[in-house]
Amino acid sequence: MKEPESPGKPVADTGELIRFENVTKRFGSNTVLDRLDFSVDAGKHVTLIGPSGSGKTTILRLLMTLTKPDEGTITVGGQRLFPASDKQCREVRKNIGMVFQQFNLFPNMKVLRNITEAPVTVLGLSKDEAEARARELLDMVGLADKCDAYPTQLSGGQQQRVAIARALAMRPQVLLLDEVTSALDPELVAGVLDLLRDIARTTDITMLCVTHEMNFARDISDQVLMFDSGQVIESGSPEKIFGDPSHERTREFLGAVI
Ligand SMILES: Nc1ncnc2c1ncn2[C@@H]1O[C@H](COP(=O)(O)OP(=O)(O)OP(=O)(O)O)[C@@H](O)[C@H]1O
Repeated sequence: MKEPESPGKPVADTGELIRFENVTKRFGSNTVLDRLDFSVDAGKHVTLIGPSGSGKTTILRLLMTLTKPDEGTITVGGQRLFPASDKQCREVRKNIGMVFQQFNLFPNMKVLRNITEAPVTVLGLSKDEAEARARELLDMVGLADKCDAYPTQLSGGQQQRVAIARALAMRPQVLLLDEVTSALDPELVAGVLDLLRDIARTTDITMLCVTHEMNFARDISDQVLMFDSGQVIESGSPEKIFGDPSHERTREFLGAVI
């Protein structure tokens, strides 16, 4: 794989980039996040773990403004995402890219257009600039020859590589990864995880990752956050969380998944 030309925006320092303060999110009577507080420093790779339904995906969806909290404050780079005007939300959102479990590519667009669409429409890049950027990223993810393919002509692993290239094409400061290998055939998982390991190693992008791939989490994470009952119940280095967890719930969870 070619080394990417730093898709993440340069980060001035390694201070705090993302902050959730007292965030509560309910779906009807189900309180999914309960006065949640946590922060992520710029350039760090943070993995969210916890039982099914503990709200991990909801946290990523809040950052993508796909859903709104009921209470609390979310800031990214010192700018409020909530509460904030729609205009401010859109500005903050430009710095955040997400890769979904189900790829979510535009089926009616060729691969190249899938990647150039947002840089042209959202960032205002010229078609030529966006295409040059897209080709560089396709080269990086090993799909330089697939510019003219439609997503349905690609394997799941290839589609997920395109989705990763599409997220990076916006040169976001933050990359959100939501169980990105869960929908892949087992033989395709390792290739996608290796690509993400390379991105984590060679760029300064901040990563927030929900995964059930604990070896991957151990490899890439600077910090692991364990969620339960709508809160972070334990956080620490992967060595600490996977090797010597303090909380009984963390031990139970890891005992069940590893
Ligand atoms: N749009 C929605 N409407 C109603 N309930 C929802 C909605 N989205 C999520 N939930 C509920 O919120 C809770 C948290 O869901 P979320 O997907 O964030 O959990 P998770 O920790 O990512 O789980 P998993 O590991 O299984 O993916 C679950 O109980 C889920 O059913």
